[in-house]
Amino acid sequence: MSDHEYRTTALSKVYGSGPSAVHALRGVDLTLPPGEIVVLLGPSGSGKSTLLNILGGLDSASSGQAWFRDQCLTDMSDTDLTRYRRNHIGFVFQFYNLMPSLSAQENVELVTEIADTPMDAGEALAVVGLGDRQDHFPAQLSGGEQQRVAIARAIAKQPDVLFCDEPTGALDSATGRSVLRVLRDVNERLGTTVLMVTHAANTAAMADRVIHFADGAIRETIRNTVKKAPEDIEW
Ligand SMILES: Nc1ncnc2c1ncn2[C@@H]1O[C@H](COP(=O)(O)OP(=O)(O)OP(=O)(O)O)[C@@H](O)[C@H]1O
Repeated sequence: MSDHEYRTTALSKVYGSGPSAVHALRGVDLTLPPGEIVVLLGPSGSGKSTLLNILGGLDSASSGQAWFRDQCLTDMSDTDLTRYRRNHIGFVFQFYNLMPSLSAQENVELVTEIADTPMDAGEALAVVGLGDRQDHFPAQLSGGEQQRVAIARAIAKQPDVLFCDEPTGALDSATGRSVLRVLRDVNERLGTTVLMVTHAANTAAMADRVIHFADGAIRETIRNTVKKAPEDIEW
C-alpha cells in the first residue's frame, strides 16, 4: 500500500512540435498524500489544467511518470485509464454541464446508475445541502445550486479524488463561498482528496497544501498549518 495518493517524476507535456511546440509542463516532481485539499495557483497558461488533466486520466504525458497510489498512469492503456477514471475520480468544471431536461436527482442518477458502489442520489444531494431541491430542474436553480448539483453528481460514485477546475469561476463571491464550503464538507465527511485549480487566490487559505505554478513548473509548495473556513475567505 503506497503512502501517497499521487506522485510524479519529471512529468512533462509538450503540445505540438517544432517551432510551434508548447511546453505546458517542464519536469514536474510532486508527491501528494491522500485526504488533503490541494489548491493549484498560477498565471494563465502556466500548466495547472494540464497537470490536473494528466492526473485525472484525461490527457497523456509526453515524458516522465505519474502514479495514482501504486498504479502508473503514464503506462496505462486507454481502457485502463477509463476504468481508473470511472472507479476513482470525480470531476467538477467551471460550467456545470447539467442536463437541462433532467431534475437534480435525475442528473445525479446519470452517474449512480453506472457506478460500482454509488451513494443514493438523494444522499449525495443532501451532502451538498440540496436534499430538498431534488425535483428541481437546472433552470430553477441558481448558479451556485447548479454547481452543487454537479458536485453531488461527482461525489455520488464515491470517488477517492475530486478534481475541480475553476469550480467557482462563474460565481459571485457569496455563492462561490457556499460551493467551497461544500467541497470542504466533502473532504471532511467523506475523506475525499480535493485537487482544485483556481484563479481565486484567496481560496488557498482553506487548503492543506498550495502549489504555485509558473511556466510549466512548480515554483513553490506551501503547507498551511492553519486552514481558514470557506465562510471566512475574502475575495
Ligand atoms: N490541447 C492543447 N493544444 C495546444 N496547446 C495547449 C493545449 N492545451 C493547453 N495548451 C497550452 O499549454 C499551456 C498550459 O495550458 P494550461 O491550460 O495547462 O494552463 P493553465 O495554467 O491551466 O491556464 P488557465 O489558468 O488559463 O486555465 C498553455 O500555453 C496552453 O495554451
